[in-house]
Amino acid sequence: MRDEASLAGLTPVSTGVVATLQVLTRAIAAKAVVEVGTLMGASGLSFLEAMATDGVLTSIDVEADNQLPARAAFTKAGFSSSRFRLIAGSPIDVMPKLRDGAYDIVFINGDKLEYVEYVASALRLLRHGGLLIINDALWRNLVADPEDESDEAIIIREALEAVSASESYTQALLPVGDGLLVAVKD
Ligand SMILES: C[S@@+](CC[C@H](N)C(=O)[O-])C[C@H]1O[C@@H](n2cnc3c(N)ncnc32)[C@H](O)[C@@H]1O
Repeated sequence: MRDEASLAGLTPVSTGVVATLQVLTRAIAAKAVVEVGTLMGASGLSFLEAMATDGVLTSIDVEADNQLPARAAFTKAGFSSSRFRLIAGSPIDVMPKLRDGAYDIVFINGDKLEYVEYVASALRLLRHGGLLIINDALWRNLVADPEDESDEAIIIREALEAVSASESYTQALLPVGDGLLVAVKD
């Protein structure tokens, strides 16, 4: 049975996702990561641990309070504040203000109802060879169920279709957590 936080989508990424993020971060020697959805800092820590010592994480969350646990976790793990930038604000407003083509990874783990907008911004932010990573791409197996017409499933489908339809990406859907879409910007 899922608790309230889980039902609301307010849970940290799973251990399988943590491991996969670390593998991908190391594989491309990422130094600049944008994350949408800060919360406990589980995914954020994955990036900080796997990046080079001069790598910087930019993590955006609409709720400033939902960044407090992450800030505490990063500090406790020994990361200096120069290694992470926590931005409180709507990702839809903040992402367009970040620098074009300057990021190795954009990781999407925010409000499912905004995934389409996040995907649109990610294409601009990523450098060539950078990775778009979408968490919860199968969202409780509802995305693949044609009979499910929940808002979340419909919007995640649209976001995945936008990636598929784009000639800018080569992608793979990994059976990790609730589904992890990984797409490299060609
Ligand atoms: C799943 S949590 C992020 C987990 C984080 N990446 C981690 O590993 O600890 C999603 C974040 O997106 C933000 N958010 C904004 N709108 C949301 C919504 N409608 N549902 C779920 N999360 C939402 C929340 O503030 C929350 O911090």
